[in-house]
Amino acid sequence: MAYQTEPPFRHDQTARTAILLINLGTPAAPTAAAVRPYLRQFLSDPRVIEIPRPLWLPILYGAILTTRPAKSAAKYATIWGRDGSPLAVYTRNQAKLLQGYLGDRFKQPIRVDYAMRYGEPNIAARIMALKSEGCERLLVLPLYPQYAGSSTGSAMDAVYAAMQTLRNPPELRLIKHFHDHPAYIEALARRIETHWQRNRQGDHLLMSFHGVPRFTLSKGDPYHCECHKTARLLAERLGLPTTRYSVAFQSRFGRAEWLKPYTSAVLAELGKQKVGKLDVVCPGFISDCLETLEEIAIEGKADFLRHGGGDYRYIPALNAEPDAISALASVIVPHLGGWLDPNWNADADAKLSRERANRAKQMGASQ
Ligand SMILES: C=CC1=C(C)c2cc3[nH]c(cc4nc(cc5[nH]c(cc1n2)c(C)c5CCC(=O)O)C(CCC(=O)O)=C4C)c(C)c3C=C
Ligand SMILES: [Fe+2]
Ligand SMILES: [Fe+2]
Repeated sequence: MAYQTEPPFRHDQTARTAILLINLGTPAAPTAAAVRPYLRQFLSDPRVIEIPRPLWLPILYGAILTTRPAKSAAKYATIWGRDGSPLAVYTRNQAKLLQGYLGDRFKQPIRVDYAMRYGEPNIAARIMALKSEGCERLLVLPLYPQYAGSSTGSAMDAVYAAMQTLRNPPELRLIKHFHDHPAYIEALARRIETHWQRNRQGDHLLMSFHGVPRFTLSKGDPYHCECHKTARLLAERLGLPTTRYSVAFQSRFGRAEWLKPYTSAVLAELGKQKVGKLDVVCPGFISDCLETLEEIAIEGKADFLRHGGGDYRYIPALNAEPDAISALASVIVPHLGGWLDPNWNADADAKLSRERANRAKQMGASQ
């Protein structure tokens, strides 16, 4: 194994702590040409598709990569913003705002960056860049509140793979999930309450989570349970009885059974029941993306109305709102224990760095 050539370790530099946010990734443009390599990388991941490669790759390179890129690109085109894909824009802004929030709070070197599991910015490249900036400690936060092997597990794999190539890897900490973190539940609850204040509370609240194949649950993936725990805590916080909300799973891919009930089936059922005002929230998505803005806000609305439903109101994700940033900070900070010196003093640190640099220079000169 060839290890990376790294910048020489600098003894005159203060060791910095880095926080790396990781999200799924998104195509570079809403075109078939840009969606194809994104889907190829995504759907080649054995954490995402667990079918043995000799069976799966002919299907992927045959039916899927010849037809899906154009269909998905047309969907991306309906949600694409001036600055690009919403997922990319929100993730970039979250990192920027967290940098300000944590930097102000700790008054010591702390660096917040982000990377994408598929596409750019690449996880290994960002870890290498952080190392080059002198980051000797790395805390990774995959931006998925509920752990699934196919999302968080895969992001962790990519981090471990990057660490394995480093000669002098940073200290590493990983946040596995925050599905029941009080700050995350509170931020979601406030998002919903703000919507209720503006639009009056609906007759029913649908909480829709991204689905995963059903067999992963029997094989021990905690995702299904974590989604239900988030839903229960959120409903308790909002004071909703079980008759006033539903939990469902969206974005089914392929023909195998996925977690049930399917969001499309629940929307049809609620439509048939003639629900007048339906509020819909996607608590598993920190940022709005194709799966919320197109599948839920556009397609889901059409499904509900077609089956006789009344008013359909999609509640946006936490995105880069102030409540979201402080909630993410509350998830992050306890994991920094022992890394940030509570008595850290910028002036003393600068003096120490200067002294170290002088000493290194003198030693160099005397050799
Ligand atoms: C909760 C997080 C997610 C899990 C778990 C997850 C599992 C999963 N996804 C697919 C297939 C696709 N997902 C796609 C888009 C997509 N998925 C998530 C999150 C999770 N996926 C997000 C945030 C997005 C949106 C990305 C964006 O650019 O906005 C897509 C691509 C779009 C399309 O062609 O439909 C696919 C494909 C599988 C198979 C899976 C678990 C096995
Ligand atoms: Fe997905
Ligand atoms: Fe989808």
